[in-house]
Amino acid sequence: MTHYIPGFGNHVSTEAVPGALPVGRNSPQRPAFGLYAEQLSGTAFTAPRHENRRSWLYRMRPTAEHPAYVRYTGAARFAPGTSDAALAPNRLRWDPVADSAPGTDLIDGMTTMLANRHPADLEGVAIHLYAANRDMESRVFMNADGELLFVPQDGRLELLTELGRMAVAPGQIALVPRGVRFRAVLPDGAARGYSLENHGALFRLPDLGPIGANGLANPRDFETPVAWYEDRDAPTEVIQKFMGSLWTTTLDHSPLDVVAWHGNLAPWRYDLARFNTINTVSFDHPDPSIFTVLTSPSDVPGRANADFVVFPPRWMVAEDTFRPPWFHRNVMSEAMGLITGAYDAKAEGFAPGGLSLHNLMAGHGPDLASWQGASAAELKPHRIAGTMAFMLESCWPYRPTSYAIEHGQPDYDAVWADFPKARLP
Ligand SMILES: O=C(O)Cc1cc(O)ccc1O
Ligand SMILES: [Fe+2]
Repeated sequence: MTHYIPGFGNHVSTEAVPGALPVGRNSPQRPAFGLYAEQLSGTAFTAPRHENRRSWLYRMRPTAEHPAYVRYTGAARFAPGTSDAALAPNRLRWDPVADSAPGTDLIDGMTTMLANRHPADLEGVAIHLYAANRDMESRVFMNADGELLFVPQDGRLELLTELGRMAVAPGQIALVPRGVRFRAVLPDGAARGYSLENHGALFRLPDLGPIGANGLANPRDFETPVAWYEDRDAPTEVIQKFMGSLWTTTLDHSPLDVVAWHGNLAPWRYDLARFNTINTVSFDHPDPSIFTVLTSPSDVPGRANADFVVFPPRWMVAEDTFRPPWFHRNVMSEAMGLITGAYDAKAEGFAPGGLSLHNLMAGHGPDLASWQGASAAELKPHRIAGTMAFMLESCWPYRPTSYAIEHGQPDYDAVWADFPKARLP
């Protein structure tokens, strides 16, 4: 049983071996037991205090001790880059990716679908789908290109990170900060889901404005694992994603050897069932920003580099209202996934594990069947149950990878065909 520390962005102190964590200083002349002190930054040294995120790690060997990285040639569909060709304004949708070949771990089982900035810009996001059926045993992964938000859709993940172990089931999400090495084991033998990569400002909880001091995702429901380490002197491959390419090197030991750490840059998990959903009790369908779990701001106030938004089970009670999402054209770009159930704007074709893309100014909204149903429905209080969709909304238009372009559903536009014309008096 792993233990977790509740709270978002807290300053945590944790040690797996009593006495491993220095008291009163970060870098003593001789850390306990011959451990090595290492600072891991998530923000610039000079970031304002309320933004500043870093942790101090006390490890059995320094990270600096490693051979040169060479290009990794596995994981052909992971981080291939997107083309510079003209980006079509078309709406796109994808079925879940096919099962991976037996023996595929989380890293080799990644398929990058969408990306919208180069990692070197330190802005933008990428969306990967994973389908894995093998534990990472003697290798670990590290993403220098951004933090990774895991959204399991089928099968649990156990993420063994440098800073502790997290069990993550579908319905929960988990974040691994930029640079933190980890390996994933699959308690159910196989796992599928989404991995959302954020190159930009670190995900944080949104401001609540007039909602007040409580609501949406509450900080106490985020859980950070306590320190944990493995003392393993055996060859361990480190695969690193750096500036959009994959690289590999091999150590003679596991780098998951952090015995103690303190700081406020740390992995966490969160159960989406804890999301305090707020919605209208009068009329109209509010903007989906009421469902924001996490936001990564851009340099423009109010315009997110990325918002992670969920569409949870909820009561729909609005009077004289078309209750599902309205027709709209958005200056932001919308990528959506589905964890379970059905999404109220799409009657068919948007399956759990699937993905859709509506880039900026693409007209979209309810498909014909959802529009017909909601236009005719009796407006009793109605509970939307057993569903969890999510959106990664970004100010940067998404580019599909060539795999994504080749594997889209053939005629997504048809879901908006044949709407009856309005009849004027
Ligand atoms: O397009 C979508 O399905 C996502 C979405 C949902 C909603 O409730 C309002 C706007 C919006 O973009
Ligand atoms: Fe939308």
